[in-house]
Amino acid sequence: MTAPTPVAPHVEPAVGRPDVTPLAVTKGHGTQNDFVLVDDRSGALDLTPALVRGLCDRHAGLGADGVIRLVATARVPDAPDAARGTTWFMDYRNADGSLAQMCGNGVRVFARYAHRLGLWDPADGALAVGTRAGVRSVVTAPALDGDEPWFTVGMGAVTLPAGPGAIATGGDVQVQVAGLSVTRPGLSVDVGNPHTVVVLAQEADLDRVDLVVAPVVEPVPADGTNVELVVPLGELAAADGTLVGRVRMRVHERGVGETRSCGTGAVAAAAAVRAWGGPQAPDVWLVDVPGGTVRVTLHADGQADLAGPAVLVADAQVDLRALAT
Ligand SMILES: N[C@@H](CCC[C@H](N)C(=O)O)C(=O)O
Repeated sequence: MTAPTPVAPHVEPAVGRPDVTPLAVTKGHGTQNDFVLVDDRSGALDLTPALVRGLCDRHAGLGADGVIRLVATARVPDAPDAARGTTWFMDYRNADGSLAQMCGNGVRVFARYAHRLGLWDPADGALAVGTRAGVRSVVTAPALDGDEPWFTVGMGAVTLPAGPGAIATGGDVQVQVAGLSVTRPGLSVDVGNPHTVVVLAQEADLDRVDLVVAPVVEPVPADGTNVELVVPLGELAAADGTLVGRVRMRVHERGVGETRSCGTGAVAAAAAVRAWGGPQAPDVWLVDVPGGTVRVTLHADGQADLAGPAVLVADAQVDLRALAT
């Protein structure tokens, strides 16, 4: 008996149909914090919250934690004055369609995308990226391990609550996390976007928490917050003698839910753990997240660098009519 000839499913091609203009996108990620990238240099795309939600939908769309629109800064009417000197702007949206000021993993992926598009050559120097939190500069960096290139981002100023009180008591807010029996103190950290860092003593606690449920922060932050749960893992001296700290982190992102990494969150976590550790604490931190490891360097002037990989996975043409919007 011969096997039946397989019948190919009927797939209506969007590309080439005169009534549909497909949207060309690229999928990428930084330590598995994943994004849909759109090349909209001219600023022609109307990136509505519904379109963002449709693209990020993991069942009816491409699936992502957020959308990154690469657009000429001159074409962004609401770009902050601080970003006006840049050529390219990272218009970042969370998966729920909301705007976010910054995305640390996203900036690295943006830089790799700009390189792929021929808009940036690392040999010419740093790429200055306009964001809603100001300018972020990106250079290539040696990888911690593996074959993927790394990128280092100048993340700007990291701001902790003023005065020693909040740090001495563990935090300036209280955080209730599903899976933990008691409310914990959390430290508010601004990395251009808002974060609340909670330290846990044991990795078992970190494994136990349910971050599908948004942690409850009191008092409620006016603009919401990303919440990072961290467990310090210790310190060791690198080959060059630098003291390097290591923390494990999970994160619940504002406008998304639990993600496998958050670059600004890693910076916030490192800054909080160093503040809790006192003057002897390291300036360099490896932050282990479910999607990999990033490196944070905290400078004496309050600025921070974030280094990590950036991966472009696929190019696609999206039939906008098929999205659940
Ligand atoms: N994943 C990003 C942060 C994205 C924005 C965040 N959800 C917010 O609303 O502030 C990162 O890598 O920093």
